[in-house]
Amino acid sequence: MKKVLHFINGTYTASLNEDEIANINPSSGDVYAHITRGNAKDVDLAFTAAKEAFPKWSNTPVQERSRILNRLADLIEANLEDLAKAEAIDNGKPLSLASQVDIPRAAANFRFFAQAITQFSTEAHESQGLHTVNFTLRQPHGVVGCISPWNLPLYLFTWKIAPALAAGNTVLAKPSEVTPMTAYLLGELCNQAGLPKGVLNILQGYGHEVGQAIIAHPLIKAISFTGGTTTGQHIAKTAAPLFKKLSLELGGKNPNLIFADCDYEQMLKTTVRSSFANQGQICLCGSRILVEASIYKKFKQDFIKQTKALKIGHPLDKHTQVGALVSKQHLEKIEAYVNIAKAEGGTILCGGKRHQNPDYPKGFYFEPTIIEVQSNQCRINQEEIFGPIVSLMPFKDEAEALALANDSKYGLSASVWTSNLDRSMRLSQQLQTGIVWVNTWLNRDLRTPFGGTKQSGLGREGGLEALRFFTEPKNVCITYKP
Ligand SMILES: NC(=O)c1ccc[n+]([C@@H]2O[C@H](COP(=O)([O-])OP(=O)(O)OC[C@H]3O[C@@H](n4cnc5c(N)ncnc54)[C@H](O)[C@@H]3O)[C@@H](O)[C@H]2O)c1
Ligand SMILES: O=C/C=C/C=C(\O)C(=O)O
Repeated sequence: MKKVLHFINGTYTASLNEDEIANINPSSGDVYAHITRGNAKDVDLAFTAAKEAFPKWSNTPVQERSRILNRLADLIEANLEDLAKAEAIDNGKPLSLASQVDIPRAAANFRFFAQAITQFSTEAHESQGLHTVNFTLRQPHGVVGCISPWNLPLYLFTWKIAPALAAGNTVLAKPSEVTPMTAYLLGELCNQAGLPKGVLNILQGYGHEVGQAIIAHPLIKAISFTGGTTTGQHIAKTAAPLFKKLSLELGGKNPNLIFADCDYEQMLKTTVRSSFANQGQICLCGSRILVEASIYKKFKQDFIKQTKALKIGHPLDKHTQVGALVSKQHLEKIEAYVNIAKAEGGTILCGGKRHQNPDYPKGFYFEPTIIEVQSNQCRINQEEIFGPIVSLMPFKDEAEALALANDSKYGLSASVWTSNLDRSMRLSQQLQTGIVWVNTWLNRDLRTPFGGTKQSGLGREGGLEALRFFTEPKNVCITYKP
């Protein structure tokens, strides 16, 4: 059976303690690989490799770093089919999604930052009349840590690694132990691309073991993390006394605000996607659907009809629109939320139960679920579920829609559906989220700041924000004799 190993100093290696974690295929429920179970000693080895690689990598001309990252993007594209299949099997997502979104985006992440670093510049401040000029150096930190979740495995893993490397850092990166496969495969491509040994080290294993050793390492200067809010709080507590720089992309409970004056067909189609794409396991999915009262009844009927028509199936079946949930534990969590909703008086409008796939009876399939709720205070509207469950409730006017949308401890994204420009501007100003989409969803330009407010995170990724995060500004002040 396949072994998923660390990639340290350019070489695949097993953990020093030889322990393993079972890697389960969510579409069949079977163990299909074994993951090496990393620990603090492996992190030390990787750190040493990264530290040794840093002086040369940080002094490699930007154009050369850029060329290597572009080669890595080319190699991801050349291996798209294999990587997409590996992602679909490891995660349970439809192969079509992995081929059209996840893997192309992983290549785009490297390509984008390969280009961005060649355009990166710093500020200068001339103190006129004082014979003084200040300019800013932006220097890489040294060794940094990148930790990513299971929902968009290679997509989010590379979204962190690419800017870290482009800026001249060396990296210890950890994918989720639930979906380690494509990160494992990336190691080989790094060697083929000519990335020097030790520049990127990929560590496998549990968060509380290998992840913990990365965040607690006193000499790792910055941590970029995407994952759950509770884990983010733990990382913040651990890293704060060590004065590490932190970027935290955490959970969401994102509202869709649907007004009667929107382009109805476009809204309906996109709302089905923003609810159930990737089985609802995207931090940006719109999980609280708020609809203006005058179109509530019609929307409810049409939305149920389109949701029921979604084809649930094996990830590798080309007709599949909804694949398997990522794990048994996650399936049980999703099921528990349906029971919580029922106990709180919610009405299950469709779905609400496991989907039995006769060919794969042990697979983790769940029906896309719509629940009508009476109050935004119910648990399914306040807690992140991160699966194929959305809630539905009406609002009477813009003020109520805004109040409901902002009534959340999370603040990642919101989607507003309206043809009224004034309203879209008013709401964009007042929604307490890091991202507002108007008449669209998950429409990404990699130059834009990406991240959340409140308990959805700290800091921003993307474009210059990411390059600033992965560099330390140093002001140089020079005076001269006139
Ligand atoms: N805001 C975003 O951009 C974004 C994107 C994707 C997912 N998410 C969030 O991620 C969550 C789902 O992912 P998950 O279940 O993999 O999250 P998680 O927090 O359990 O795990 C994320 C990563 O952190 C590691 N980890 C766990 N404990 C750790 C520790 N003590 N020290 C260091 N690393 C540790 C895990 O091994 C994994 O690699 C959801 O809450 C979702 O909203 C957020
Ligand atoms: O599940 C979370 C999705 C995160 C998406 C991004 O970080 C992105 O599109 O850059």
